[in-house]
Amino acid sequence: MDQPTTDSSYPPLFLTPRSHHNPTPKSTSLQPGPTLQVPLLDLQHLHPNLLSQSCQNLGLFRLTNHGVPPGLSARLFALAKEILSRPFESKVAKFADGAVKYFWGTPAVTLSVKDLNWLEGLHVSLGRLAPAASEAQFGDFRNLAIEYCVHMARISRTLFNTVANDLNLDVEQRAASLSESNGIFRIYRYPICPHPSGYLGMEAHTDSSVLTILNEDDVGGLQVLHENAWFNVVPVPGTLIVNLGDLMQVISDDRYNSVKHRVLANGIAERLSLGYFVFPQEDSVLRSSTYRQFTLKEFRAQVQEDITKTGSKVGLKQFKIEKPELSKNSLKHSILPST
Ligand SMILES: O=C(O)CCC(=O)C(=O)O
Ligand SMILES: [Fe+2]
Repeated sequence: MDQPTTDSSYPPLFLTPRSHHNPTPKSTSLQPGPTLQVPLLDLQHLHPNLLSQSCQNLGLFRLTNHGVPPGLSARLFALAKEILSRPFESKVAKFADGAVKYFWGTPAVTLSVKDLNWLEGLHVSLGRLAPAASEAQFGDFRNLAIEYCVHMARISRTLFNTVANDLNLDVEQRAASLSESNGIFRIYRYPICPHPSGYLGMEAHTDSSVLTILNEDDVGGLQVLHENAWFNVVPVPGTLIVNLGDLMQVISDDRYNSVKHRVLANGIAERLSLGYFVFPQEDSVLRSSTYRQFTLKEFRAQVQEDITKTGSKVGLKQFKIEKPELSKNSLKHSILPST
């Protein structure tokens, strides 16, 4: 007989014995996949061509020499572990509202997605965290999150300026496309899952951001969809993973790729990760020749509406300009009459 997990910090639904879970098997592709060769970029000697190629091919790369002090990451991971190990009810009560929100079972924070995601975390709206949030409520976490996110903003800006050259963005587009003060920071815990083949830690998705910077512990589980197959991204201590989001795909007129990724559930070990997501300002208009003009506010509203209606994010398809297909007749007309 299966033993229930007894960790009182876990959301109650994650504690039920294995035999009480009856999930639909996700797919055979949940078998551990092959390892992805992730391009490695050195932030201090950033190679614009390599960056451009990584953005076009995979939409994801690994960053070394990024300047985030190892001690800062270590302190943040330790604090994230400590906070998320508190009793479930106290997390619900303490982070119910405001700049820092507790969520579990869904990466969408405010809305239920179709399937239960085997994760929990804190969602931090950076613009609201500093300086209004009270010291007493967030204490060290607030200070560490701010210190860490200053580094994330610096890294995003450096990467963005380099790709902006590659994309020939004008001054107006550069200003409209990135607003560090509108960033989001999240800490994730992927609890031990009694039925890992039936669940995902985080379902397959593309990020809505311009850029996302991930910092993970050594457990692993992140996978990336490449050429229709899922590949493992193996953790490398001291490095960061950067992936492009939907809005970068728009800004680049589809030259760059907002990469689909997911996190596997794990039956043996918990996993912790830190995610930083950078966006434009809510009302900045994004212009592109392949998508109709829209603002981040409109994009978010569409994503929420799609999740409410279908349980999943539809994403950029909703904004794509349909190119009229050439009809058979128009094709005929384009063929020169034979002489
Ligand atoms: O935890 C991770 O490694 C991935 C998280 C992720 O994909 C996201 O937050 O969008
Ligand atoms: Fe993601």
